[in-house]
Order: sequence, then C-alpha cells, then structure tokens
Amino acid sequence: MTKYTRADLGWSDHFARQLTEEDAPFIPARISEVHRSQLVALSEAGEMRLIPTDSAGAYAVGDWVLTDGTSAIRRLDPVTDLHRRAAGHAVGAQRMAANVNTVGLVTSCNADFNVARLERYLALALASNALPLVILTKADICDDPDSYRRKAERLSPLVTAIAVNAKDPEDVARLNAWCSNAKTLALLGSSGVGKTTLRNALTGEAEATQNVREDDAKGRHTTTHRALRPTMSGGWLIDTPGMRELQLSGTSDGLEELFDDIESLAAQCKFSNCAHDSEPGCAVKAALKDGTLDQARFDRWQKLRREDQHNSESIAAARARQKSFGRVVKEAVSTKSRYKRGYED
Ligand SMILES: Nc1nc2c(ncn2[C@@H]2O[C@H](COP(=O)(O)OP(=O)(O)OP(=O)(O)O)[C@@H](O)[C@H]2O)c(=O)[nH]1
Ligand SMILES: [Zn+2]
Repeated sequence: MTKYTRADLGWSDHFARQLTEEDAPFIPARISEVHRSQLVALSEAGEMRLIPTDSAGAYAVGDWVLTDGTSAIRRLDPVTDLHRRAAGHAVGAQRMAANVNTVGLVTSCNADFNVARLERYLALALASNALPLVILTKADICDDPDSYRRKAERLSPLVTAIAVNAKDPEDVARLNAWCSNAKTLALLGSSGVGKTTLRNALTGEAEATQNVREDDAKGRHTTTHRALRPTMSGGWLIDTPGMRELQLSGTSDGLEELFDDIESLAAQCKFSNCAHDSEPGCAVKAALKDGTLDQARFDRWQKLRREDQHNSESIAAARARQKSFGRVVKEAVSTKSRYKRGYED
C-alpha cells in the first residue's frame, strides 16, 4: 500500500494550529471517500476505514479528521469548503469537497459552453475560497478553442481558462501545475464534458467512458462516486460525478466577487435597499441605460442572487423551525416534570 506523509496529503499550518494537547493520542487523516456509515481516509499509517462520529453529511471528501484508527474523532476546519444546495426536496447545504486548492470547471468547446452555467459554477468555486480554473475540453474537435478561452476569461479577472484535448495525456499534463506538490484539484462539470477522461489522464487510472450523444453534447453517467485520488504528478484530484442539479446556497460571497462591478454600482444607488427597478438615483439602471453594464449579465446576476437568497433563507428558516421544535419538546418535558413534581408533592 502506498504510504503518504502528512505533507504529501496536503497538510499545512492551518490544520496544525487547530491541534491541542488533548489531541496528542490521535493522528490526522484525510478523507478520501464518504459513505453512509463509513469513511475511507488516508494517513501516514496508510488507508483506513473509519466510523463517523457525526452524520455522514458532516464530512466531505478532502476533509482532515483526527482519528484513533477506528473513529473520526474530530473534523478539522477546512481551508476551502465547496458546497451547494442539497439536491431534491431536502433543505440544507450539501458539502461536496473540502480543502480543494483549485476548482476545475469543466466544459467543452461546443454546445455545452454556457455562460450562465459557468457563472453559477464560478460563484460556487469563489464562495468555497478556492481558485477557479475553467478547463475547456474537446479543443481538438473545435475550430477556434481560443475564442472559448477568451469568452471564459472575460467572465471575471479571477478566471484562468485552458483549452485541452482530454484524450491526449501529453496535453492534459498542462494541468499538472494545479495538481502537483500535494495540491488538490476538484473537477466540476456537466455529464459528458470529459471529467472521467481528464481523471484517467491525470491519475493514470482507467475507467470506461461512454460516447456522447452527438445532438445535444450530453453524455450518460459513467462515473460512480466521489473520491480523492492521487495524481501522477504528486497532487490530488477530486471528481464530483452525478451532479445533475447545482443550486446555489450560501454563495453570496462568491457572487459578490464574481459580479463585483455590479455590486460596486449598486453601492452607489441612492437607496441602500434599491431593487434596481424603478427607484430614482439608481446607478445600476443608469449603467444599463448608457451601455456600460450589459443587460444579460445584469439579468444573470439578479437570477443567481435571488436563487442564493431564497435557498439560504429556506435553510435558515428550516434551522429556526428545528430549534423552535426543540424548544417545544423541552418545554413539554419540563411542564410534564413540573406537573409530576406537583402531583408527587
Ligand atoms: N475528441 C475529444 N473527445 C473527448 C474529449 N474529452 C472527452 N471526450 C469524449 O467525450 C465522451 C465523454 O467523456 P467522459 O470523460 O466520459 O465525460 P464525463 O464528464 O466523465 O461524463 P460523466 O461521467 O457522465 O459525468 C467520451 O467519449 C470521451 O472520449 C476531448 O477533449 N476531445
Ligand atoms: Zn439601484
């Protein structure tokens, strides 16, 4: 079994600082897989299977935990935390990956390339505190991959974009800078854009990929579960398969960074709660009118912001409900015991 040092696994001062004297008997381990009743982790002692001491949803692939070799005793605060709104009807944020240095937003130089979706992914990446890297696949079957690269980089000064042929390992090696020296790269993107192909090239593993349907550039799901995998260049890769729904929640920081031009215009509006609709003295409306702000970009910002606010509020409301339910239960219990005491008296 391959043994890794803490440094190989991406350990840093950020985690060391969180250790106390009481932690002396435990060793740090990095979570490589999260299952309902079991965590797989990598440590200096090799790979281990750990019993979670919190709900499985509290852990994400890439997290550092302290362990006695059997249980995950304590989870350390991550440097970066990639999360989305939980899929389906569940209320809450779902942690997707932790301690990721760079989020690779994978899209293709074809019909998959979609500015609104890229911005959604970008907001998510920025809110996690990781750096965003747009990876444009299928450059080999595109007439002008550079135009896609420029389009992506125009979205924000924080974006670096790179166009590759995912099927050519030599070309994919250009991504090594983001997943060597114990650095972690996470891949995010729709089905069929080439995440599995990239992963195979970066890790040297071989997992079957399926052909994309020509008409809509969409592929069928081939990857199974999320995992932290070693790359051939001495770093780590986290694949996030099966993401059909990617709703924002708790992403306001990321949206502010991504749309900082609009945010700073909004700060100049006459009213601090300006809805940029029909209020007088609206700097945003003025910029839209004189063409310095693009209407489509403004619309996308409004949409993402509303979605984030709505989801974050419903999470907050659910938490408050849970709390007040807890209070009702507590009160009922204490009334009962008071009644009982009175009765006994
Ligand atoms: N020509 C070319 N084909 C590619 C490239 N990247 C991926 N493909 C092909 O596109 C198809 C889908 O690639 P996958 O790697 O399975 O895509 P994925 O993102 O993992 O898809 P899911 O597993 O469904 O999430 C496969 O047939 C790949 O061979 C590329 O850069 N160039
Ligand atoms: Zn305004």
